[in-house]
Amino acid sequence: MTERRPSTWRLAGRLAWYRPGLLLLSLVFFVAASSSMVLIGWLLQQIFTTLGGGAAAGFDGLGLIAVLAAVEVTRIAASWAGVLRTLYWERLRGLLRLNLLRAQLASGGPGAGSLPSSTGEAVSRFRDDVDDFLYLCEMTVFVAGELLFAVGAITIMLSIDPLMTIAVLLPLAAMVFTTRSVSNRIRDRRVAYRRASGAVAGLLGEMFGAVLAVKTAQAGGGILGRLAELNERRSRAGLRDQLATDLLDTFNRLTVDLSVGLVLLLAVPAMHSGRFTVGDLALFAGYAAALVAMPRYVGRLIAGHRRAGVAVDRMTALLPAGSPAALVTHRPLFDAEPPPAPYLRAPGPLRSLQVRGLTAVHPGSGRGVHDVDLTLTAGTLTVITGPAGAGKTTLLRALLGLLPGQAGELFWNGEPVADRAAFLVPPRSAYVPQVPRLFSEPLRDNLLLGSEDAAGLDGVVRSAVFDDDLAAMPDGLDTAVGTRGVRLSGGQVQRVAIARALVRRPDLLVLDDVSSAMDVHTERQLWDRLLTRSDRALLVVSNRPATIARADQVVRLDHGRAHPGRERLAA
Ligand SMILES: Nc1ncnc2c1ncn2[C@@H]1O[C@H](COP(=O)(O)OP(=O)(O)OP(=O)(O)O)[C@@H](O)[C@H]1O
Repeated sequence: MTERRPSTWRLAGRLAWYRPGLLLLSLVFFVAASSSMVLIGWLLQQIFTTLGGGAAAGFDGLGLIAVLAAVEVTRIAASWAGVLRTLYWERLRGLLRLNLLRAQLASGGPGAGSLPSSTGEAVSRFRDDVDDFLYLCEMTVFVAGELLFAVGAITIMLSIDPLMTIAVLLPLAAMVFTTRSVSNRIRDRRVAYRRASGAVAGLLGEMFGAVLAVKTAQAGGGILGRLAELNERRSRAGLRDQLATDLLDTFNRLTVDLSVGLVLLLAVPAMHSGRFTVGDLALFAGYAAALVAMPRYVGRLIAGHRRAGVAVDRMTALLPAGSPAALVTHRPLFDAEPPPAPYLRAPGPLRSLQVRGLTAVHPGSGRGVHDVDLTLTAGTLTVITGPAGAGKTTLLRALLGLLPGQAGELFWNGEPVADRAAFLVPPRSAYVPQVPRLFSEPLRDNLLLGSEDAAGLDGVVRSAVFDDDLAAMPDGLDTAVGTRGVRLSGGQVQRVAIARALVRRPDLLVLDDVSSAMDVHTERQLWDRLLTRSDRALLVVSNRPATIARADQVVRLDHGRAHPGRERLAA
């Protein structure tokens, strides 16, 4: 049985309590603004009573007007306290996004298949669903202030004329009832709209990521057609979503007019009979004008609650291992301590790295690697080989902690490693994936990636067999590599990525099939230069005979199981 998720209200309450001080201050300002409205209505009544020759409560006409002006100024000042609210909401927004991001990082991110859909679609969840959920918190605090005003105003109105008060309130009650009954439809339309928006964002992201594939397959027309189709669906869904909210708003406005009309109708005979004064009418008109907005606010709150429920479900899908409560877990937005220095060298240079019983299975497919044992020694080359889909990449990523593994232990020089992802980083380890990505920045920045250690660049460029290429580039290290490195050949991108890894001077260099786009001569040079150091272990995925021939150890993977052995040639 699936666990029931905490209610949307509960989650919103937990989130709102993230900064209790700021929340209470916001509430104080809302209450100040709304109670000043009650005061303004009462002052209006007193002014009109005085003007009509009646006795007012202790002030003359001018005195009352001065008090009214003062209260109005206070009210305006209170509403300017919005700056404070912005501070508060930005913190809540930050916390939600931080929790989503942490969950994604912990589960291995998109590479581990932890997204429910495309990355573009996930970005829309980070942006729009976070805002939908925050809207509920914001609306709740706002409506709480308005409700306080309503209670004060209704109490005063009831003490003046109960019948007239009911005439004001009845249509408003009808509004709340109607809003409640259509709220399910509002939720469904919001779900449909978010889904349609996500599909457009997702396709756009994938289109940009696969521009070359689209061009070479001459599939531009087809893709654009699909985009137009999804866009059309989104605009229809958006229209329906907006229409539902707007119709409700219009109905609410009409009800408000009805309410004011009723008061006027009832006021005429009451004033004739003398039990209702001009001052009373001013008070009722003032309060009714403010009260009529109430049901609209309550309506928006109810609709907002529906939308927030959808947002919670969509955000929860980004928490592969977490419950919705993890969305609103309180934690500091900024780490108190600076992150540990990445270039810390401990606990001693690599002599050996042992992997015992490593098991990592992709939840989506049930495929992966099972019970793999491996020992890497400094100064040696270990090659992982095996057919497509055997689990080679999965093994590397699980070993480095980039995928959540189900079992397995790691020992660095015999010492157990508790947190692989945190431990196997430069300068202990560097990883070059199967399809390395470069930034649209000059070569130098791509190599350094923020490191200030530029002294050894010539050496690493040579080790990665990129020295001749670089010498042929008129701008040298200042060469712009184009968007994601498109101005370089596939083999050049691979070698730049290797050089980038070497800049970090890793003890363990992990390369996933990085010689696939190199000619035999370049590949041989690469191993010649990389294998000169006795203090570095190389772990390489490859099926190339030239690479396997250089290996000190070959591990053949088949259906996720390792078969160690010294193989000179790939099968
Ligand atoms: N994110 C994922 N979600 C679900 N299944 C996955 C995921 N990534 C890989 N797999 C599956 O796990 C198995 C191992 O994949 P892996 O990429 O490790 O194979 P490989 O040996 O590196 O293949 P290749 O030589 O083609 O790169 C495959 O069957 C693949 O379909």
